[in-house]
Amino acid sequence: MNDKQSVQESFILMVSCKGLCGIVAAIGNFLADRGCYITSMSQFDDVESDRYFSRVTFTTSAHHPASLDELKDAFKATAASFEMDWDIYDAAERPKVLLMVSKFDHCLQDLFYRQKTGELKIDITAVVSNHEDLREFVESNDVPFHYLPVNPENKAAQENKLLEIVDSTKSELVVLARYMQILSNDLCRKLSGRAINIHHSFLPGFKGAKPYHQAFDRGVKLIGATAHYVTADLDEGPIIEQVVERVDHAFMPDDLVAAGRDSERLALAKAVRFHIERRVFMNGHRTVVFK
Ligand SMILES: Nc1nc2c(c(=O)[nH]1)N[C@@H](CN(C=O)c1ccc(C(=O)N[C@@H](CCC(=O)O)C(=O)O)cc1)CN2
Repeated sequence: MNDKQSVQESFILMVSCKGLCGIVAAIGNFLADRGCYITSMSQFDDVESDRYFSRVTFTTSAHHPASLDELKDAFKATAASFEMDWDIYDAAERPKVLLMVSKFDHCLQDLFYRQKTGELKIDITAVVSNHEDLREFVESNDVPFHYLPVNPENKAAQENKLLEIVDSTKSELVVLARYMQILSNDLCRKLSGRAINIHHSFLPGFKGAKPYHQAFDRGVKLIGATAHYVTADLDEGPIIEQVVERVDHAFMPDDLVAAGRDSERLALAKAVRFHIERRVFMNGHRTVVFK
């Protein structure tokens, strides 16, 4: 019997697999047999892809203490019986996140602020930039700043240096917080599912580096921002979060840029939070997000 009062640790189980009868019972029995208490359970059955997705948060108890490794080892058999893609995470862990930026600082500063206030429970391991503009801000926050200017001749070498920094800092997530260089196909493959970009338009909409000018020319009444996983197809990655804002005829391009900053900050911060709280599943070229 799990005594909720003597809670040990909190964990998050993520599961995706072919939709089959008995999945929920199998997960429930696995946890109950170990005296674990389910604190939340979200699930989605995608009939189109015949994929089942579930996020379960649970606690262990003092009567049945279990480490993350013990739980993962024990779950292997259940997972194999349903050919699950799965993982279990310690809910108290602070994921290591590397940030990338070019010149625009609003998203970067917002992430630093949310980390500082405790809203975003991450460790910012480093900032990589192709410009020096934000070195002072980053270093004033005691975070390493890596200046990696990119041109067609040195792009591959600079991307290798980026990967070395990702590996040496044990960063599990890379966030492109208005990083304005296109990552190569090879780098996108190596960062698949762990690189999030903020695109400064409401996709599908205005792709590329200057969406606000396109929005002005088109005379839109709504603008927005899209946070998505980075893929080799520019601005086509699976969408995690979008934010929109109403505008009108009086907005000039610079007004749209200014209005768009809020949407970008919010969309990116929410997408990063959803990812590190293990709420986002890849589902083909789409995502399932348990909010
Ligand atoms: N492989 C990918 N790399 C990047 C993506 C992506 O979706 N896949 N998103 C961009 C961010 N971005 C829009 O959100 C974007 C950035 C830059 C450009 C662009 O045309 N850049 C020019 C150079 C511009 C400059 O130096 O200021 C270029 O690279 O030739 C388009 C879209 C981040 N990377």
